[in-house]
Amino acid sequence: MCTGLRFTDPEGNLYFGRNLDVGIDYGKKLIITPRNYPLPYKFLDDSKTVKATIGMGIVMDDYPLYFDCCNEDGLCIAGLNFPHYAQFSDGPVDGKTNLAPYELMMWVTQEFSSVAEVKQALKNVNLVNKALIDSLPVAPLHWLISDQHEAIVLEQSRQYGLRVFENHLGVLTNSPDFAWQMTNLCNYTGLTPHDAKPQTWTKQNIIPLGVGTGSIGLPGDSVPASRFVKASYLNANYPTVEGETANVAKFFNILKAVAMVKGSVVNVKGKYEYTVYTACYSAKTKTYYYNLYNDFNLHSCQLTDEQINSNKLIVMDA
Ligand SMILES: C[C@H](CCC(=O)NCCS(=O)(=O)O)[C@H]1CC[C@H]2[C@@H]3[C@H](O)C[C@@H]4C[C@H](O)CC[C@]4(C)[C@H]3C[C@H](O)[C@]12C
Repeated sequence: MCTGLRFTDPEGNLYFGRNLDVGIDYGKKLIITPRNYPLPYKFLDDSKTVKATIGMGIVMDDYPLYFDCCNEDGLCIAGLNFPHYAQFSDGPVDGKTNLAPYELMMWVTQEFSSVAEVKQALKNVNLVNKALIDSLPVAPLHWLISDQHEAIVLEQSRQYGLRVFENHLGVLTNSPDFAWQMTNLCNYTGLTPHDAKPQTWTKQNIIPLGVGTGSIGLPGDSVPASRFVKASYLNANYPTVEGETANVAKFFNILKAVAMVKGSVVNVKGKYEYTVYTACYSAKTKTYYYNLYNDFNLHSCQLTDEQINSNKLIVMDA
């Protein structure tokens, strides 16, 4: 399971990140791709990076395979599992901008500075079923893409092809598709942070006892639909707060509420699903914050001018 999240503070600064929930640790690293790094593409001409990018991922064949990342202009993208739905074409399609799914993150962060630009370019994109190396599986993902102004979801499925959704909630989880999650959300319009009202049923007075009666029915289980509703409800109702410390705390507090605790879910491989890390990028200070399942210290890495202008990948143990 995974949950992606974004919101802005009262000044419009973006906070973006995710829970990465899996049964194994992929050996994640904190990776900074500087400007001027030579990037091999499968379907586009090789090029040098132009925007420094920071995020979590692994490096393979000198290629940064990000799980989530943000560029120096504050454009961010996270990949979340989209099993049973994600489908990519067998080969490139003539006349399209063909990309392998693993290339999407670098294409977005290198070519663009805003979601508006990405939306325009996505009109001609086709995702091709190709991994970086043939021995790697192609991850069946969909993506949350955001800047300080807006967020979108990108999905490519057998039934609908490539679709882009406006995402006003700032939340993404897993399957089924985003349109389904939005319809399902309509079942929860009764939820309110305020206490339920007293009622009289067949002459019997019933009064709400204690706090939280307005949100009875807020899901607490781990399926993607439940995490989608819960994270959306919390993101919508969490008060706006001032300053980086309080906004980063807000981010981690919301994601903590949909995090996976070992033992609650055993996946098909017999492994405990757990929140391997939680990350939040602050676009204002260009800082990537994260904590780990067994380490609640708040780690952070701020993009420096030196890193931005280096020409080597900077790979740090997370
Ligand atoms: C498993 C991760 C997503 C976690 C998630 O959404 N879990 C939900 C489970 S469920 O739906 O609810 O069942 C995804 C996110 C990013 C993925 C990785 C990135 O795409 C980078 C490479 C891409 C390669 O093709 C495969 C390995 C890989 C290193 C991917 C492994 C794995 O699929 C990752 C780590």
